Amino acid sequence: MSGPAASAGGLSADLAEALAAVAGRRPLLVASDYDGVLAPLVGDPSAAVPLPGVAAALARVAAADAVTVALVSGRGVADLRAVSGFEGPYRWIGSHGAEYGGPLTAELAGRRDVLAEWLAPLVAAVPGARLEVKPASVAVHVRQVTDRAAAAALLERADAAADPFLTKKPGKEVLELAVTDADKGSALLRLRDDLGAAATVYLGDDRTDEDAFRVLSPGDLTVKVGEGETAARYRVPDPAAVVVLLETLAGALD
Ligand SMILES: O=P(O)(O)OC[C@H]1O[C@H](O[C@H]2O[C@H](CO)[C@@H](O)[C@H](O)[C@H]2O)[C@H](O)[C@@H](O)[C@@H]1O
Repeated sequence: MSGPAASAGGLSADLAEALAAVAGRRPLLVASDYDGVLAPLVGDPSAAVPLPGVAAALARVAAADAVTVALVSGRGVADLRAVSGFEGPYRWIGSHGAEYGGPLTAELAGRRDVLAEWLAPLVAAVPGARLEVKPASVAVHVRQVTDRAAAAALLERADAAADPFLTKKPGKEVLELAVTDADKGSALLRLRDDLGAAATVYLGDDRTDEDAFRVLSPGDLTVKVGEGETAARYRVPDPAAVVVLLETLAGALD
C-alpha cells in the first residue's frame, strides 16, 4: 500500500496522481461503501447521515460522461436510500451484494426471521446491544454496550451458535449472520462486467470491503478509509478525506 506522503487537501501525492489517471478511463465505475466512508460511524445505525459535501460530490462524479456511481453497502437498499437521502442516477447494491437488481425472495426472509427470533433474547439480555433485522441477514450490534466483556461474550455466543448454512460477516462492533453467501467482491465484479467498465474505483473501510478490494486489479483504484490491514492500494484517514477525494475525482472528470 502507498506511503503516507501528503499533498494539498490531505490526499497523498500518489493517490492524487492515481485519481487523475483513472479519470481518463471510460467507462468508469466509481463504487463506494456507505458507513464509515460516506457517513461517519455513530452509535445508532439509523442516525448515520452523510458528511456535508458528500451528496454534491457524488452527483458531480455521476454527471460525468460514461461514469457510473454505485453504492455498495451491507445495509438493505431501502434502508440505505432512506438513511443516506441520496438521490441520483446511482446503482444500489445492498445486503453485501445479495440485493443486486431487486428485492430478495420470501424464502430468504423466512429463514432470516427464524434467525432473528432465535437471536432476540440473547441480544435483549445485554444492555445497549441492538438487533438489526435486514433483508438477508440479522446484525448483532454492540457499539453501545458499555460492558465490553458482555459485548465480546454476546458476539462469541452468536458466532458459535450459527449453523453452517449461515455466512458470518464480522464488522465494526457488529456480527452479521447472513442467509446468503453474497459478498461485495462478487457483486462488484458482476456490476463491472454488466457495465463493461474499463476501470473501477472502490472506497471502503470495513472487513466486508476487503472482498471488493481483493477482486480488483492493479489498474483499478482501491482506497481504504481509516486504520487496519487492507488489500487496498491507497489509504485516507477518515470520511472527511473521502469528501476531498470525491471532489478531486470530480474535478479530474470535468
Ligand atoms: O457496508 P456498509 O455500508 O459500511 O454497512 C456496514 C454496516 O453499517 C452499519 O453498521 C455500522 O455503522 C453503524 C452506524 O454508524 C454503527 O453503529 C455500527 O457499529 C457499524 O457496524 C449498519 O447498521 C449495518 O447494517 C451495515 O451492515
